[in-house]
Amino acid sequence: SGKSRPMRILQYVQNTAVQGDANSVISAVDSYCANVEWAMNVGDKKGEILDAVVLDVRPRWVLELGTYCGYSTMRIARLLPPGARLITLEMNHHYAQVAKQILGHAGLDSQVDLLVGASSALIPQLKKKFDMDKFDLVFIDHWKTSYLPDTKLLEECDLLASGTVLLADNVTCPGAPEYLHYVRNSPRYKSLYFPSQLEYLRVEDGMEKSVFLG
Ligand SMILES: Cn1ncc2cc([C@H](O)c3cccc(CNC(=O)c4cc(-c5ccc(F)cc5)cc(O)c4O)c3)ccc21
Ligand SMILES: [Mg+2]
Repeated sequence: SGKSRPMRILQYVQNTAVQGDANSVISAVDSYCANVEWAMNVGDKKGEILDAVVLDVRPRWVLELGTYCGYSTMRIARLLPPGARLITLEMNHHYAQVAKQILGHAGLDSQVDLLVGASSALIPQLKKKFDMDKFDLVFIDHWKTSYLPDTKLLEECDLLASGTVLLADNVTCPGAPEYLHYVRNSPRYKSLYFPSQLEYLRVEDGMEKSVFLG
């Protein structure tokens, strides 16, 4: 039942996870996608790397590119200090609708602003819309061919400060070769690769952490 994979994930969460308990919602998504049907969540292995980066940065302003069902949105939001905000951009209306409901079940919707639209159209509006200046952390997990153009757009919109951390999913599988070449060769970034595995599978993947140097 459930017309789409995101809908089936939402139904499983609503039927098994404890309302208001973000960790039980995260575990429910992971057990569904590990045992019933695969889905492109960052997953529990790479999720632990994401958690460690969020705890290290202690960000006030976070941007996420690609919400999907809100799995990484929850992992980030549950670790934010009070008063911090997570802005997540999703261009697929159905994904956004499901993510909103999953975030609601986890009790995390107050820390999160989910915007529906293409990153390239929304990024230039963020400073004014949220009366903010720079992001402390950017989690990149949308179309792999958009990673590099959107990173350049963030630079052009003056949304990166010296010390801002970019964390990119899937730099090995499916891969983001142009992005990797840029952040590893540009003098404006200090980049480091975190080897891991593709969500729910024994396939190599990894995340790239790149600090903007200003
Ligand atoms: C412009 N813009 N602005 C906002 C925005 C939001 C979206 C959507 O959220 C969206 C839709 C479809 C695909 C993605 C990218 N994700 C992936 O493609 C991916 C694949 C795999 C994988 C790995 C192995 C396989 F065999 C198959 C798929 C593993 C992963 O973790 C992924 O993240 C993101 C798209 C463009 C957007
Ligand atoms: Mg991904």
